[in-house]
Amino acid sequence: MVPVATEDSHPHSQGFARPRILVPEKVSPDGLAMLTPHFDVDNVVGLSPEELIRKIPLYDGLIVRSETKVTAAVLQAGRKLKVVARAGVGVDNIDVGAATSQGVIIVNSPAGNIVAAAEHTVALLLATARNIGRADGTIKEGKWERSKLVGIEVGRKTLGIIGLGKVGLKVARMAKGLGMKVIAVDPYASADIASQEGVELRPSLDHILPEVDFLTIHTPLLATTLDLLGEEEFKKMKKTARVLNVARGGVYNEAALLKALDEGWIAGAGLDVFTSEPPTADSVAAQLTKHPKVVATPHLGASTVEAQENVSMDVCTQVLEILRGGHPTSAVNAPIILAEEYRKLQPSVELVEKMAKLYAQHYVGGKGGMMGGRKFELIYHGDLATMPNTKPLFAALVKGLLASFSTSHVNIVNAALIAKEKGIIVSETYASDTKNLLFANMVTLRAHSNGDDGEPVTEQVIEGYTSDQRGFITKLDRFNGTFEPDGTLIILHNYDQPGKIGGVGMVLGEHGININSMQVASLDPSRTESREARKRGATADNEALMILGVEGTVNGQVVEDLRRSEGVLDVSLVRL
Ligand SMILES: NC(=O)c1ccc[n+]([C@@H]2O[C@H](COP(=O)([O-])OP(=O)(O)OC[C@H]3O[C@@H](n4cnc5c(N)ncnc54)[C@H](O)[C@@H]3O)[C@@H](O)[C@H]2O)c1
Ligand SMILES: O=C(O)[C@H](O)COP(=O)(O)O
Repeated sequence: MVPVATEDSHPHSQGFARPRILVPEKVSPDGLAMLTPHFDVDNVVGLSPEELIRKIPLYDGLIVRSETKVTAAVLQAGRKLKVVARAGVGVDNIDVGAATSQGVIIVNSPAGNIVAAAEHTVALLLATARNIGRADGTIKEGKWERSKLVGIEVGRKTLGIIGLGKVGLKVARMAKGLGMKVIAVDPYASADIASQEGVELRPSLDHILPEVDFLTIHTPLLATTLDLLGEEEFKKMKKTARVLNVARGGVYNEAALLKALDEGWIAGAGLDVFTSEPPTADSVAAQLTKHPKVVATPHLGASTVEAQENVSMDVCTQVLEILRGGHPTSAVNAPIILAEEYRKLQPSVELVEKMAKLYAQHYVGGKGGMMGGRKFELIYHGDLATMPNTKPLFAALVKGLLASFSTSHVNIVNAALIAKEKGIIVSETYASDTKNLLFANMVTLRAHSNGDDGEPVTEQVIEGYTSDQRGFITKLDRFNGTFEPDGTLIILHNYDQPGKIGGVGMVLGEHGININSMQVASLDPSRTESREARKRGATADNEALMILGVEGTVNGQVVEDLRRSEGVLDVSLVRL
């Protein structure tokens, strides 16, 4: 146990120069032992948020797990902080934005506890299959209730995995070892890797929910995964199905999960994570932990000797590096662009990131498509084609494509590695068409997928440019029209006919949504009208895109109501 220091007694109060590191949670001593020869390490567990804010001004480094909330207030109080290290994967307990604006580097251990989390998932899978929780509880109460505890076998049963990333893939392998059939949903997963693991990738939740005997989720907690499963989804499952959560509380809507268990829509749940940890007394999370159909553990997914040694060694190595002026290996918020290139490249970096986010939400998320296996081409025109270093643009593309699906923190150091991990193939082309360019800094993003004959097919094109530090989109697939990729956009593929705008405005008005910008993009004359438009008798000259910048809450019902509007072919919601 590292001795606890207090402000007045610590040798530092006499002005020693040794940097100080605060460790307010249980972190394996193996890693800390690397630091104590060089720094003063104070392992002080159980600090309240107020005590942490009082102590942090003395420290150069902070090492946490998931319990410590590293808020903007903590960071502002930590005037000397150079690094906050997360001894684990998830950084949702850290205000990364505040740290970045304060120049504090955040590092984590992206892979140190993956095996532990996967094994804990399988432990909960078997525990829910064989009623281990209730069996242990009743026998400890002196009961012997075998007939009430008959379980099911997992062999030949179907496991559904939402999120086939590092943990999800490990769980798939273990489940295959148990003789299970494994199906998965992950817009990002590489189809090749999935098939190598004997996992069947499906396009959406609806394609797995009615079929699974067990469902496990291994996604980060993001705006796109919060409440990913609610009452509607649970009602689509078998009444004998069990659900597991060793990812983050909140990906299953907890109130809906409680109702599903009470109503018998599903048979059980194995839960390791909750929206409040520890669950507050009156919370739904607390009711779930007490539910007879639930096997619950207190966020133990990474709590093994081996995993804690891994993550501790991983982050302490990085803390040592950073406090010695070196570079970390897993920086969560390292810059995507180096200071000296900032002014010249930043507008284009922002534009490319937004083009990528627009692509991911308009062409993948919005249509339940698959991202894995697509090939992307970034074409630089004008001044960009003469830039000595376009790495920040490549990194911005990868970051934008991933933003809606993962907490992987992309920067110029790790962009190529993360792209490879996610099966994102990117080629960069430097166009020489400087002569007839309308704008100095133009970028074209092309997405290709393999046609039936195996030849690459250009599926989608997005084009944009920057001017006066602002970015503009000028082409979205087959349509030409200029708009700024900012805020919340509703993109309607429609027939450009009288009354169209009024009809859309009425639907949005009924939902209390304000339109603050509108752009109509017309079909590029060089392109043919879409198949669905031809089927409905449209001609090229009346097929259009309406791009609306809106304010207000745009939920699934709004999108559905717009989709049902006369003359609307499709609708996508994009948040940039
Ligand atoms: N309980 C624990 O102690 C514990 C331990 C380790 C990790 N975790 C948590 O597990 C989660 C997964 O960790 P990881 O390292 O495997 O992350 P990862 O980034 O490697 O994988 C996440 C996967 O989810 C996919 N995904 C994102 N949004 C999706 C959606 N809407 N539908 C389907 N798939 C989607 C991504 O494409 C990605 O493949 C993280 O939240 C992490 O914090 C918990
Ligand atoms: O995101 C993670 O790494 C896990 O949730 C582990 O969290 P812990 O370090 O608090 O066990």
